[in-house]
Amino acid sequence: MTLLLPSFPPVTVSLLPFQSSSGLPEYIKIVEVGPRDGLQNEKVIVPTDIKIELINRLSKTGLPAIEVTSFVSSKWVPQMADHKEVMRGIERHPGVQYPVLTPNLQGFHSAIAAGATEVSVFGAASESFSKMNINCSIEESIEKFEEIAKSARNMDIPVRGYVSCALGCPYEGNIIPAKVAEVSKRLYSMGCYEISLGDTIGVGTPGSMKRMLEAVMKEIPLSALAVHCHDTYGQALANILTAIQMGVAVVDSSVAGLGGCPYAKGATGNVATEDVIYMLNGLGINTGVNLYTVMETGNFICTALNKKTNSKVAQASFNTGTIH
Ligand SMILES: CC(C)(COP(=O)([O-])OP(=O)([O-])OC[C@H]1O[C@@H](n2cnc3c(N)ncnc32)[C@H](O)[C@@H]1OP(=O)([O-])[O-])[C@@H](O)C(=O)NCCC(=O)NCCSC(=O)C[C@@](C)(O)CC(=O)[O-]
Repeated sequence: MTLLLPSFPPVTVSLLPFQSSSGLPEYIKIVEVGPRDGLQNEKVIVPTDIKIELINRLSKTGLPAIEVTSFVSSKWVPQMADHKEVMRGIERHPGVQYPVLTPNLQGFHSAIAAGATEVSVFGAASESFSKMNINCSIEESIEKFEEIAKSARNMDIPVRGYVSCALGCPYEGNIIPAKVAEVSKRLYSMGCYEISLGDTIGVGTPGSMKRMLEAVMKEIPLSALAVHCHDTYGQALANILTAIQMGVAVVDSSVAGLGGCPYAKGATGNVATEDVIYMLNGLGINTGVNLYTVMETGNFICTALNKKTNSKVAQASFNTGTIH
């Protein structure tokens, strides 16, 4: 973007995150969502001490942000009913952010009382999904988020904003990029420091990701955007690569590719953190995260859940006994 400042020569203000000569960001921040987005969808209630151990292990991998839990109704998402105990039980590492999801003021106040120092509001670009997920329209959700943003501002609590269904909705199908841009702008305008664009059901392709980002980037600085890709159609890494080629420098992912959304039937887990790090390592992009310790953590949670990892990198490494 070029800003013309009066009585000075034209000054180009770069709103791009710091880029290398390849045109890709030099550093990508990974936001680990496994303990929340991953575990919220498990059929069997995961014991609280396993959740705490998972987060404590993730904290030692170099990840800069770990989404801990959700302060939502336990009638809606029983898997997150132990939010207070998890929030209070984890060891916090300096320099690591520990955001939690809060849909309304009630959730916000419980989160703060349990020691949360960062929250995320979660809206959608689809009316039907908003109704199914948080039982209100997009407009009503924005009013609730504004109340959270106001209280958070008074308490110096950073707020992140999600826009679900950015590339498609389980109830409405296609979602137009202009709607994603509109909801993103409203969240950004109320003070969300970052907008995470969710391909909730993993139907996006590099083509739809590009069109959606082009629309959103007209409204919001690139440095305030993140992508959150589920891998239902096997497109997540390609979609993330498209986003980082466009300058996005924050990527959400889930250890072992755990997860899905309880209100998006059939959606599989997020892209695996291991697979994102492997790709970024190969591109020479710094994440500060140790792939090996993330794989060990993935192994820990998969053993505890008695399931196979969804990370292709972890599968290949365990099968061949090597990491490339
Ligand atoms: C939002 C509500 C609470 C509205 O639910 P509601 O029923 O409309 O709420 P209400 O205000 O009418 O209150 C009804 C009851 O809920 C309680 N309640 C009210 N608020 C809270 C709260 N914050 N925490 C705990 N309890 C709460 C409230 O106290 C009351 O309890 P009762 O008197 O019946 O015993 C409900 O719809 C809900 O909890 N939904 C869960 C949504 C959710 O967690 N979805 C999954 C996460 S979103 C996602 O995965 C997508 C994302 C973020 O990953 C990005 C992507 O992939 O796209």
